[in-house]
Amino acid sequence: DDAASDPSIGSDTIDNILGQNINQQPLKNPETKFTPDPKHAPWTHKPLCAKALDPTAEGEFKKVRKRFCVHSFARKAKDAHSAAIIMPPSLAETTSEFLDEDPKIQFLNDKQIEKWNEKSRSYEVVDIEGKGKGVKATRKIRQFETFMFDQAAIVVDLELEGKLKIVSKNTTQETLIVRAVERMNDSSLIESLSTGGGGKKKGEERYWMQLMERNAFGTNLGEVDVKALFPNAARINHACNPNAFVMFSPSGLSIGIKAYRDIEVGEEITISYLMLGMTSHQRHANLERWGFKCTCDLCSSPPDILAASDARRKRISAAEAKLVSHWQAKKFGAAIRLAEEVVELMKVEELTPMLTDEYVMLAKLHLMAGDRHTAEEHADTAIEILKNLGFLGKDGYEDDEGPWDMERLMKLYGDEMSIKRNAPDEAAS
Ligand SMILES: C[S@@+](CC[C@H](N)C(=O)[O-])C[C@H]1O[C@@H](n2cnc3c(N)ncnc32)[C@H](O)[C@@H]1O
Repeated sequence: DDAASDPSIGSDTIDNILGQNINQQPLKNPETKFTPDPKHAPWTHKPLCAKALDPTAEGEFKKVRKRFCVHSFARKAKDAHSAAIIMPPSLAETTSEFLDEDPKIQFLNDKQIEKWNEKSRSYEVVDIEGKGKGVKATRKIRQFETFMFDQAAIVVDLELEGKLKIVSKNTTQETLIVRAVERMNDSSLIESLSTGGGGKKKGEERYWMQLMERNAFGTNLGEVDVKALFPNAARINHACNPNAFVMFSPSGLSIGIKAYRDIEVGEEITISYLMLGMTSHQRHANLERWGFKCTCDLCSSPPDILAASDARRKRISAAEAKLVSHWQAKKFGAAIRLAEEVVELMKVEELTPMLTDEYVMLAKLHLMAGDRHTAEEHADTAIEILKNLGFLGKDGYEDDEGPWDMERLMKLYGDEMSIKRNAPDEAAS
């Protein structure tokens, strides 16, 4: 695609601009604040580029270099923060038409938008003991309400963290992020984010990489896996049994934060940084990336209660493999009993989003066993949960394709048995 041989019209190689290792430089050098230039539209600045290659490539592929550029974007809406897309130019181009999408329109229906006004704001960022800052509810938030919106501020193509290595002189992924932040007219929003207690301090090597790691969500824009920083949502702390979750718009560039349950005034708003359903040991290991020891209600419950929760979670994941083998052996009765047990375990563990897949499974199993009536009941339960969580669109049941029923649900889930879980933030991989 964006091989080095491409003419790089309208872009600068970062080498040409940098004479030194800027990791050590303070940010906000006023000289690096360029005046937006319409000739680079839709971007505000000439894209800044670096070249990367795959060090494991063989033969002629060794020479293939891909260009990754910082594409800066100023959003039009008042109060909307600016964005930087660090991707190959052709991919960045495809995001530009969505960068100005109104996040509210992505998640609220017409009636809800009409009722929405700034007074609807339901949260504030405050200091939370032992966690740095966090977000608390300033009014009662109703179960399943979408109460917070955000737009991506920095998006980094994960190829840069995977197999590709930047080979442009004096340039690292860190450099690209620094440049991205510098070009924002509201860079303070990003600069004020936290790397956590004991995290790197400004000026330290890889400070900005750590800031991204501790604050950004892993997600995808179409086919491209990215890390995306949503600066307002980045203030929300983790809980293993959270009261809220993140939903992405179809473009991946907007998010809505939705409540799993009622949240009272003064209550801290939390999301899970992890896939749901992990045992305490897995959670502990996976949270290392964020540099804190989890003291959420679940992790700090008495040993016997924690052990019982872990046992249920182990049983739930073990059941997945067993269900597959029952299914393959056409042992539908055994599979149904197992799936019913899993449903009960998930209810105790409050793993609501995971329940939908289990009910879909039960619907399929009953269909296979020839009991259409029971299958439809389970399908209805799955649809109800999916609708409440907002996974069936803004209006729930009704849309252009008509009401949701079992047939449509089965199509959505594919004909194959899918054990794919609906964790809202596979985000925090
Ligand atoms: C995405 S930020 C959340 C907002 C952050 N507390 C702040 O002050 O901006 C992630 C960081 O918050 C802290 N954090 C998040 N959840 C926590 C929790 N349950 N307990 C302690 N610290 C937590 C950790 O330092 C983590 O690296």
